[in-house]
Amino acid sequence: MGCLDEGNGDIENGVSIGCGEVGFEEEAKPDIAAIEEAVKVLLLGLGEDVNREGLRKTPLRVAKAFREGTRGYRQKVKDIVEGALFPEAGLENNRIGHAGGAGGLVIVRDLDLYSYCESCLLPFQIKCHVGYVPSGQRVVGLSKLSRVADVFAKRLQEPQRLADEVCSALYQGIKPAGVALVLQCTHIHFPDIESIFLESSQQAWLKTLVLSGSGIFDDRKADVWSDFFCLLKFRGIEIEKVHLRGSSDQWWCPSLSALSAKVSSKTVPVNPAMVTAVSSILKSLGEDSLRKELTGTPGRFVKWMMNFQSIDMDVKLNGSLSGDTFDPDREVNFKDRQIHCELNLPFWSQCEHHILPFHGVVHIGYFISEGFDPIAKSLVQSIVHFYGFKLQVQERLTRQIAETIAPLLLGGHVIVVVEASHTCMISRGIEKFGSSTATIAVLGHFSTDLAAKAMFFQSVASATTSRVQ
Ligand SMILES: Nc1nc2c(ncn2[C@@H]2O[C@H](COP(=O)(O)OP(=O)(O)OP(=O)(O)O)[C@@H](O)[C@H]2O)c(=O)[nH]1
Ligand SMILES: [Zn+2]
Repeated sequence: MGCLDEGNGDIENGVSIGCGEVGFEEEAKPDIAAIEEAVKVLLLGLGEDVNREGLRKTPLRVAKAFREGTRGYRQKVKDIVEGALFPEAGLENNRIGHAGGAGGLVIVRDLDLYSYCESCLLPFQIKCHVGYVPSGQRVVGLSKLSRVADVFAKRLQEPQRLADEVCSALYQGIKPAGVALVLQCTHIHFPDIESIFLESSQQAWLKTLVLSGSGIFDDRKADVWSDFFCLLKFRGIEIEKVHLRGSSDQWWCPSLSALSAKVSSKTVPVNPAMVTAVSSILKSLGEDSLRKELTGTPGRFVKWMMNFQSIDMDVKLNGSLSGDTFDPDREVNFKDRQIHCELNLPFWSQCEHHILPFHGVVHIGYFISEGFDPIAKSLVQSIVHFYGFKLQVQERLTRQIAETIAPLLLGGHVIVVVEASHTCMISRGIEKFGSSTATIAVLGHFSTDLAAKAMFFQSVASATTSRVQ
């Protein structure tokens, strides 16, 4: 499956809608079971204990997430649009201009969507702006524009194809004078475990913008596109200023970039059982794993996952820690205490419940006394990466960072704040776009010294407001 029949004039793309899908319909159960088995192979390949408490339900959760994230394969555009078209009189023939159901542009802006990247199987975020020019004195219910866009987003996708498929389905479904789509897409950057210790300022997100137009929007220079862009400008979206994707930017997914290919050629070969497991997941989702865009996807997904195995980093970190430990009997002079802060240290991690990335920054505060240098920032960043590159939960990550830093400090007084966006909270399930999670671990004096804590929070606040999101 995968590609759509909509483009050929048939807007029924195959199978029936599996609504809700909370308790799966009977026919989905073998597929769910097959995905669960495949996920167990992946967890074993990472060296994980599939029976440990945090992972026991992970295979089922991942199966549910994949199923939910590809529900568009089981939905029909026709069901959504049919019955949602209603008459709205346009201007009389002898009047000049366009309005109502005859030629007046309608756009719905800022629709938040999520899709799965067909190159690496990670979710990517979409801000979708969709417009159409009615004809035949009929308009469509506004929500349907979003629902149709979601049918195609909930598949394995690539930005331009997604835009073209939504555009073409709406054009055929509504039969308007024209349809236009602008998608602003954001993909998480792959951390490169080898170089991340040398280069901590890796860009966290990759962005691209794509357009698609049908009917009177076929011509990119048509005046109606300028109207569309002006209406976007009211929302602060300036198309002229964003980098429009051209044919030279073939790779929008970081897993396809030349750098990523270079790095992966140096790393250990991927485990073939894991690659086979991912291919079987694609099949269970109803995808054709031989489709040319998907041929390397299982291998790329496994490479991403292997970042979170992190065996080599153990050695690296232990080596660094042993030389730096302070004498535990010496105490901080709390009278003229000073707080040293390391703020906005980036991290990448993988949620152990859904095997989806969570990403953000860590802030660390501790006391320093005269005569003692702060811990080297590179060591603190290594500790953060060490605990990040695992199957994790944010609370544990926060505590582990605090517990590892504490023995390096006089008296072990430390405060750690982790701020993160969880893909599992945004791209699936509850879909809380823009939500973020903050966690705190406080050891030693920081739990009672409210003034010290306040000073630390003040530093975080100042650094956060200046942070570029
Ligand atoms: N405490 C904590 N929970 C997390 C973290 N990452 C993901 N979760 C949550 O783990 C929970 C797993 O819940 P389940 O009900 O077993 O799984 P689910 O059916 O996929 O849950 P929904 O996300 O509500 O759809 C969800 O509430 C997630 O939001 C984390 O770092 N810390
Ligand atoms: Zn990708």
